[in-house]
Amino acid sequence: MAADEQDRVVCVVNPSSGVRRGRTTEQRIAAELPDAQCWVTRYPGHGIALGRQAVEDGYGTVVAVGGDGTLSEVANGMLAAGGEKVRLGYVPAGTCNDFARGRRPVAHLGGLLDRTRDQQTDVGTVTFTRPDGTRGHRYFLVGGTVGLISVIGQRFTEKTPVNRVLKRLHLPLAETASSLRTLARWRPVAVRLELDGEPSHRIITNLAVLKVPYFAGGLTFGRPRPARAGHLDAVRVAGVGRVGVVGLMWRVFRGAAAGHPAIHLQEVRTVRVDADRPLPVEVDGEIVGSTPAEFSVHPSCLTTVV
Ligand SMILES: Nc1ncnc2c1ncn2[C@@H]1O[C@H](COP(=O)(O)OP(=O)(O)OP(=O)(O)O)[C@@H](O)[C@H]1O
Repeated sequence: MAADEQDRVVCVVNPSSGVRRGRTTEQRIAAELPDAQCWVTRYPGHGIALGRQAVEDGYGTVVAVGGDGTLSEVANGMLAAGGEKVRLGYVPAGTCNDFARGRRPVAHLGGLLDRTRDQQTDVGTVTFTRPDGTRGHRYFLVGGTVGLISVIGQRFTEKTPVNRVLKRLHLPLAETASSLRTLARWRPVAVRLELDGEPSHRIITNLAVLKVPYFAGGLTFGRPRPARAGHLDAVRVAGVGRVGVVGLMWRVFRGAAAGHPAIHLQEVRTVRVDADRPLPVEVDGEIVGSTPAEFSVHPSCLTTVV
């Protein structure tokens, strides 16, 4: 790559990320990264196409501006185009921003060009079944879930009239309604689980496979640090009744989940999960498909800067 290509920067901005974000982030980019190109995503999934385009056009730094979903899409496009050597910057401007938690985002966006801030980052990879029955593949930077959290996520994304109205009225209200409707009918699920190839049959409430300690906007299962390099945290929440789930969610929301007897955390390299009735698979905040799903990790695959 020529020196001037290394210095070329493009920002991929999701205007729909976050809650009532206004245009402040775009204004910051114009003021603090005046030489950067600015591309705007126009539809869900567009970040993948733009991440790929940025690598093909020879940009040295691609800055994802939005939430974890936007970061994930841009990373997927870059990696699909063989852009492991291209730097991936991130400006957290979404709702949850779990990838950026625990890191100190730059005070001035020009800091994203400072190569001393670069970090080699593990990238998770997951395979799953697409709605058309074919197998799909995604890279992830935050994590994935199968079980209660992914079912709530699926209900939230359903394009029903009730959801449409609630989302227009108040986004957190729509999220709460999806959670309550799911919980009202929730039963623990039987899954076949393989952690590092070790098979077991489990009744679970939820399985999370995490690259960072946070999910759903700063919630944790009580683990203060990310999994070691080359590893993933597999967090299995055992099957508990509806009252148990509410109690557990309350502990998680209070940041007091550590040590709860239903939470089992194991650092692993691979996870496979399957169920008799396919369960939705959520990855970096998006429902991508359904089980069976296999998770693994590519160590130090991407250079990120936050
Ligand atoms: N122009 C657009 N209109 C509607 N949706 C879009 C557009 N561009 C991108 N998207 C989709 O918006 C989704 C959500 O974006 P993102 O995850 O960045 O924001 P968020 O949900 O607010 O943040 P977080 O994931 O941190 O909670 C992404 O899945 C992406 O596909």
